[in-house]
Amino acid sequence: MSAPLLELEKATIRFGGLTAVSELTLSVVDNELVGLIGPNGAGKTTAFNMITGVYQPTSGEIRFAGKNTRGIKPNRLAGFGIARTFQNIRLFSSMSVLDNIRVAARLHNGEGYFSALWRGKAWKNAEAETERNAIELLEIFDLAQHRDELAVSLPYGDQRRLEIVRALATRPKLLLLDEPAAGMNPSEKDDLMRLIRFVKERYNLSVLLVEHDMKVVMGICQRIAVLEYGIKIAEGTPKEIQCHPKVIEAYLGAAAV
Ligand SMILES: Nc1ncnc2c1ncn2[C@@H]1O[C@H](COP(=O)(O)OP(=O)(O)OP(=O)(O)O)[C@@H](O)[C@H]1O
Repeated sequence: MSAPLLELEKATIRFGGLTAVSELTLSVVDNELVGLIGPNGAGKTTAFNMITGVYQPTSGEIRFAGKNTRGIKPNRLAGFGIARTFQNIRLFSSMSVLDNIRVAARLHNGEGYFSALWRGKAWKNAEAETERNAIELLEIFDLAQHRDELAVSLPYGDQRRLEIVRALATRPKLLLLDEPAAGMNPSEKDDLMRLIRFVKERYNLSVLLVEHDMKVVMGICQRIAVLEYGIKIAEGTPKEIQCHPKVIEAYLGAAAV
């Protein structure tokens, strides 16, 4: 097995008296798709917020590509290759679909004010590359025909997929997906599963997926970690997780047996 791209070692975060994530040890290797599941309030989004630098762990360590991320700001971590989507859609609603992607890619490229003003050859090359990349992603996600429409005018499922496209436009190594199937209908969910698998291979991504839909999680994850009250209670393959007594008791319920 290759060295982990992402490693959490006893990562803990406390908010006042509440330990939202407690001594979480978890790793994701190159090109691996790992699920992070658990009941509401278990600490999944908080774990994402620690990985992306939004929160600093109270104790423990998080490493990305072997480097301790402590104290590194979210925008710099994004530059190192960590991208995420959010539980609640956060598109620029008054921008077109294509502009949403362009903005994300430009921020990632670190385009400065003067280079944008000057618009030299390097700027033009980077711009053309951004455009090609954005259009390829829109085609993969079947959104190319909507490229000039306002993001807000897209149906809900398309907006969710656009969020993933926007994250991918930053050319990440690690993609964190926070409930990407929320609110999707069954055929959109099937499509989403196919797309996540496809882009993982196409761009050689590692993916950490938070998702409540068990069909999606069990269908695409290679490995799954389960949180309850901030504590990892189980980790294993989808098959192992489905029949893990602690997981059934805490989360999946009798229906899963
Ligand atoms: N900034 C904060 N300040 C105080 N408490 C917080 C903060 N962020 C999260 N929490 C608390 O940490 C716990 C874990 O929340 P978190 O949102 O990570 O859960 P989750 O597993 O993502 O839940 P869900 O599935 O409902 O999204 C909750 O009790 C939450 O209220």
